Amino acid sequence: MSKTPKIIYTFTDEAPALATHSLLPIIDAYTDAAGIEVETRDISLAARILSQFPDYLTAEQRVEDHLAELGALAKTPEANIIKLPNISASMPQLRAAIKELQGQGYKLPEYPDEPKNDEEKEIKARYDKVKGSAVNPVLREGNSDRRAPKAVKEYARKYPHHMGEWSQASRTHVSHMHGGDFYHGEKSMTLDRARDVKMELITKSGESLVLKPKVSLLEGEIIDSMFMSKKALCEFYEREIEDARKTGVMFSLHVKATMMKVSHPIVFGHCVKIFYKDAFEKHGALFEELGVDVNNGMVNLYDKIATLPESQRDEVIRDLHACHDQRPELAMVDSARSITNFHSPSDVIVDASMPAMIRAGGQMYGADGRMKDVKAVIPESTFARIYQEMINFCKWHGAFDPATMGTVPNVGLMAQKAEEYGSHDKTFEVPEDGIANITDLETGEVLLTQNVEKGDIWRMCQVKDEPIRDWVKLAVERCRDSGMPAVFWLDPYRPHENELIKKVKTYLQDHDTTGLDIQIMSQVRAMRYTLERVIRGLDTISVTGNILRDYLTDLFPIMELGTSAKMLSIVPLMAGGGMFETGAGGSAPKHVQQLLEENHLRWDSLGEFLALTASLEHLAKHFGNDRAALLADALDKAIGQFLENDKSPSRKVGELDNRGSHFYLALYWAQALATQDEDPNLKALFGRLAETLQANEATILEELNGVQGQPVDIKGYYHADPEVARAVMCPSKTLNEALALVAKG
Ligand SMILES: NC(=O)C1=CN([C@@H]2O[C@H](COP(=O)(O)OP(=O)(O)OC[C@H]3O[C@@H](n4cnc5c(N)ncnc54)[C@H](OP(=O)(O)O)[C@@H]3O)[C@@H](O)[C@H]2O)C=CC1
Ligand SMILES: O=C(O)CCC(=O)C(=O)O
Ligand SMILES: [Mg+2]
Repeated sequence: MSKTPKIIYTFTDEAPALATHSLLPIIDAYTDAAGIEVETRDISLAARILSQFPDYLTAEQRVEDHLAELGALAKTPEANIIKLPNISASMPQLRAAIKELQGQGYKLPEYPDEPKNDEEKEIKARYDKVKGSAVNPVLREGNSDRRAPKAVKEYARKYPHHMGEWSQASRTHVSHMHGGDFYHGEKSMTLDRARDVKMELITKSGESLVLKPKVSLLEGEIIDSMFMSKKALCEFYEREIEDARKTGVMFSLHVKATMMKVSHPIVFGHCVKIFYKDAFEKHGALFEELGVDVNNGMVNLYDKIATLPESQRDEVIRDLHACHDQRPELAMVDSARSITNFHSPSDVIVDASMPAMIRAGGQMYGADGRMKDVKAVIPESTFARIYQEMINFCKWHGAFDPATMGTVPNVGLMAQKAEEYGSHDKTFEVPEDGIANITDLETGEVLLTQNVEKGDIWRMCQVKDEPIRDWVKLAVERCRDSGMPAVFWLDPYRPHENELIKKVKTYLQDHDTTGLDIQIMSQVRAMRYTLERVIRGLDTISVTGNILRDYLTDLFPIMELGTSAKMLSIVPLMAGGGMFETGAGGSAPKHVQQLLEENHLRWDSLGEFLALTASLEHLAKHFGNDRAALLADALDKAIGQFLENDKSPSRKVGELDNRGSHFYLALYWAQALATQDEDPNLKALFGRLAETLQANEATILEELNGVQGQPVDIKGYYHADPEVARAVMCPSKTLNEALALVAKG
């Protein structure tokens, strides 16, 4: 038997980081007793920033680059990583984190918006490495398998969450571009051989501006060249804003500025500038001088004008407010605090925000705090249409019923920075009109060409052949193991997807698909087909590219389970290791707000429980570790009981929260270990613990719930004091002492 590798548990941000302070002592106690090593690595935004600037910090302040370490580990068969959601930082988040760290005595440099010299360029490059979706693409060295385990689905059926009502008269709809978006002009090809290429813009005067000097491509790789026309985008926004005003429906913009960290902030910024067109025309020179950049949200504008003399600032604010008279009502992120949809590009992230709106019966909050119908603007047509299809369906059939609806797991292509994940360093705002070419460096052959105009967003995406083969294999495996039909959501009219379809058809032949139902359908048909089955209680695997992997794994779980946090989310790493993500959602900033205000954390750690089970099973299966198998089996039983007894956290202060839910998991896990007979030592040890926990249930709950109702200060948001946060998250002396006894054996 080879030595069992360690489980690496990631420390991340916001709500999952808080939950970790409470859950990890439990995990440590149980795994230590079984001789399984669990170590943490800090990949929080704060740690990632600090790791980039050792030369600015004292020796005590320096931190290792844990993300780089895990990125390398993910490429080895020993990898066993439990990955919690982390902040994919927008600019406002990055700035806030830098400011907080500086306030704590870390002498980090300012973020240079417009670097003036080489030193500033270098600082900006280091910060930009940390920005946006900078963790997931590095760790996801495999494709994605996300599903609701049977017990979780049964729980959702037994305790269905609330769904808003849908009316056929709802005016809610999705608006997307019908031309000039990435879909429209996309060109794609599969490489006949390995090549080095460059991305260059040939200007009207014939000059070649090299935007990306070298991209090395492998044989069989698919590359795409696509652009979003600035003119078409701005006309689209103007038309839709006006349509919303005329028809009296609320306006809401949904993009993914975190994952598409270069293109979508620009897409976001154009919308803000058009909405506030009059104010931008009047104060354009001033905004330029101040360095206002609304790609980073209105919060950037408000920050910048804060430095102006009061009278001038008031005039700008008056003019901004005056724009609202000519414009439709804006959807709110937080109406009590007057935070609109335009405040920050990371406040409304399409994967989570669209399902939340659909779950609420097609409504979002308006400025008066009331729910209203909405025009959801999602410029990119490929992906927008799936939401419109679901909305059509809900208008026709009414809201989904979580007690009866089928399930839609996903097999998603994402390995090795597939598709949009790898496009960040190949995305450019075109500096002048010209021809955008992807050119073979050696032969000078132009592989893909586009006519572009100044301000267009031009990008190249790529997906390697090996990840595609692996994705097809995973789809076939899931189809066979689950007995569900699988649908590849691929549109033959989209050039990139047409290339994928050819490969899918070829690689399907490598597998025995006898008796399996595997189809390929364009997105809208796939959605319709899947939904027709969903309402009949039938299950269908969606097999998708990277963006739909992201969108569908929030969309369906949020309808089925109320949240995507309850998903089993496995990344079978291509090198043989495993990464186990904790659900399919994010780091839930609103939960932190509640904890700080009333010391109640509504974060549900079910995703962590499931990931830990899968991680232990991986150790058992691949390294023959019997104690890991035993722990996994007991944990699986404990989760079943946890769901059966409905011990998920409540949303209401004073009731069971995240910490209390962890207590119940610990109790059930100990009980399950106490009832097995394979390992007498563990049986005895956990038998004693189970008795102690059971006997002290009321005291522990009182200690956990009794602290609620008061604000707490954890001395930081992005970089809280770990000792203080741990004390807040572990307030039960009785539970802490019981766990400490396990450590003593
Ligand atoms: N894998 C990753 O690393 C991911 C990271 N992110 C990051 O997460 C941050 C927040 O993104 P956002 O778009 O708000 O999406 P989230 O999924 O974090 O949050 C949206 C809402 O979903 C519900 N929710 C999410 N997780 C849980 C949970 N474990 N238990 C209970 N409810 C949950 C909450 O609803 P309610 O408030 O009603 O309780 C929450 O407010 C961003 O910084 C983003 O970059 C986002 C997605 C994935
Ligand atoms: O990487 C990111 O920015 C977010 C990823 C995400 O939302 C997901 O994996 O579901
Ligand atoms: Mg997502």
